[in-house]
Amino acid sequence: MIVIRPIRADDYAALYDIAVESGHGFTSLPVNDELLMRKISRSERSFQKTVTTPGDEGYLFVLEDTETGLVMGTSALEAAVGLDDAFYHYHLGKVVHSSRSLNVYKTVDILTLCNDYTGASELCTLFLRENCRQKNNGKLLSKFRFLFLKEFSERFSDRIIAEMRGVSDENGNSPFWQWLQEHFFSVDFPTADYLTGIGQKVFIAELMPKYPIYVSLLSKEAQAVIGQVHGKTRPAISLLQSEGFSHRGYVDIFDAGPTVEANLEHIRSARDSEKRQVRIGEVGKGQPYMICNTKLQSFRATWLELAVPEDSDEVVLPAACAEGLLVQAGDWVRLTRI
Ligand SMILES: CC(C)(COP(=O)(O)OP(=O)(O)OC[C@H]1O[C@@H](n2cnc3c(N)ncnc32)[C@H](O)[C@@H]1OP(=O)(O)O)[C@@H](O)C(=O)NCCC(=O)NCCSC(=O)CCC(=O)O
Repeated sequence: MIVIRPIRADDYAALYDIAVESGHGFTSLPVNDELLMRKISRSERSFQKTVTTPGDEGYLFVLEDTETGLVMGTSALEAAVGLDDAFYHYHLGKVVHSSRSLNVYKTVDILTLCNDYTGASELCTLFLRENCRQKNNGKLLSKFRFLFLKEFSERFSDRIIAEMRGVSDENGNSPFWQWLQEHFFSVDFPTADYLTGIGQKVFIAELMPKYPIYVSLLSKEAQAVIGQVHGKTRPAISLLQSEGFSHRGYVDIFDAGPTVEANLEHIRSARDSEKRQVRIGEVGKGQPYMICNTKLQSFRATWLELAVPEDSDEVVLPAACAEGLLVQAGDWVRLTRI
């Protein structure tokens, strides 16, 4: 059975392999032993913590094939970004240069450094190993987080964001960063990205251009990638767009990848999910659903085909599925169509 569960200390080797596989530009999983171990222990502490308002919690999950024990991928939620170090974006806006007397009217795009997403909750660290990218695995790994957000909403902000990986080549070079590097930094993109991933972000505040940048002054290559995602990240953004996420002009300060956002109440899988009580039995032909238990530390989620009658508060689960979800007859689960 395919199951989502909180990460544990003994997943370290798998997490390291995933950090290596995910490659350049995947900021949240740098190849660094100490940092990866810290990520696991921080997540374990977050699941144990009593929380009434979102703070410095980070919840890291893995997708596991329970028959083989293979960890197939990761995904995560940050409770609130930018509360103990600044969380930067560029916002793509417009200024108008106009002169009535000369009959000139020009709209110019500008990038302005900001901390507008401070306090938002963040979806991050979504990575499914290449040979596991089949059936509904990727969808489950991205979208079960909306069931978790809805079930434990007191632990998160109403505003949910995701920073999508921007354009870089196979050597990790980003055309946007190339321009910044030439004019403001002497650090290459993989190094800057790595330093951010391990939490050493002071250099951003020290060296980043503080005044708005006229987009037309950037190189053509840099202009072309503003708000564009990395080719490998198209499925990830497509999954979020299908849930109602949209791009409001905020881009990453390193690779100019788009940040997308949605309010929890408008996210399809959270909004349409419902709670039902478990009955164990045989399941007839049905539709694909994702389903989770309502436990925090023993959180489990999966997807399967279910027949879910409208006029009932119950859902019938096969015994093996109930076992995988750590639920028994009479327990509550949350589910929605996947
Ligand atoms: C994102 C996942 C997990 C998705 O898994 P799969 O590729 O198996 O998913 P899938 O079901 O085949 O595709 C998901 C949806 O994307 C569509 N799709 C596939 N390829 C596409 C393309 N080139 N352009 C546009 N849409 C595309 C599919 O039709 C499907 O939509 P329909 O259902 O409509 O048919 C994986 O691709 C992956 O690990 N990618 C590499 C890592 C990565 O870039 N991660 C994101 C970093 S950014 C991040 O982590 C923050 C964001 C976050 O955490 O969510």
